[in-house]
Amino acid sequence: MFKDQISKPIIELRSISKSYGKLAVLKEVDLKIYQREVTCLLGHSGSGKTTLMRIASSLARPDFGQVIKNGDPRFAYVFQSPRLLPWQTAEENLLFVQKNYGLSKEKKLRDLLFEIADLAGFRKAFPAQLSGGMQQRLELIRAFAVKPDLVFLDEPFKSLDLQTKFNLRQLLDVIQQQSKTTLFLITHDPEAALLLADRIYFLAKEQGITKEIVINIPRSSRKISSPQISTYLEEIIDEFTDLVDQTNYQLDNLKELF
Ligand SMILES: Nc1ncnc2c1ncn2[C@@H]1O[C@H](COP(=O)(O)OP(=O)(O)OP(=O)(O)O)[C@@H](O)[C@H]1O
Repeated sequence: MFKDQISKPIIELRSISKSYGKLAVLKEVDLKIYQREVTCLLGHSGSGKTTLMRIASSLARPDFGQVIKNGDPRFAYVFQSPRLLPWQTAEENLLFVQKNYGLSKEKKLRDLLFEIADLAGFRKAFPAQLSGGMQQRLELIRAFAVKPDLVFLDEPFKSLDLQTKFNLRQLLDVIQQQSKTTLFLITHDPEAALLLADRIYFLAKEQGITKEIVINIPRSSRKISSPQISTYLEEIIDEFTDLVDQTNYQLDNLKELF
């Protein structure tokens, strides 16, 4: 594909397998994260998405398989609940991570990030003085404050109300469009994946990647109601439905018990 030719993988996972004791979670998973792309990972609960992300980002090791990195990329993380330092102000939280990379003099970057996230008036506030949505926005800009090559986001929109989710998704979109930072996003939300992703992978427990969708529509002109996006949405729903079908026998057992 043309896109694949101009962009090269920043991370490539080859035949990754991982078990926890007797529980085989990942089985021969192949996946590529391309530079400057937004890659989304979808899959049912317990399919091993977080495990795969931890392996891709070197937080965990696979039992078998290879993780091939292009150079020495700088990683940043965004988790579903903010992991801010409660005893530091919003600005100190950014400074803290910047210091690790000798970036504490990057005030202009901090100014811009606070501005974009609509948090300019809260730089001196402590996390407990911010709402949940504001904390999540702070967590997001903290990841970008270190000028990362790749940001791993593990369900950053989970447990957020609709408006907050929408704002956060837009914020992520704006920062990524401007910085062209590579993103790897785990989400349960097909709508978020369709509006943000260049590439979507489906992970099924013990089956590896069962589907890969490349979305060749510019992000700025995507609308969830447009016919092209609806077609992709149908593909996603079909994939999820297949996964649910596999559990039907359990439902039959349940019926017998009632
Ligand atoms: N450290 C661990 N020790 C033992 N089992 C684990 C560990 N981490 C994950 N598991 C198990 O591995 C399986 C996959 O977990 P993982 O969190 O990777 O899935 P997931 O797709 O991210 O799930 P969800 O969407 O529900 O967050 C689960 O059955 C989980 O209980």
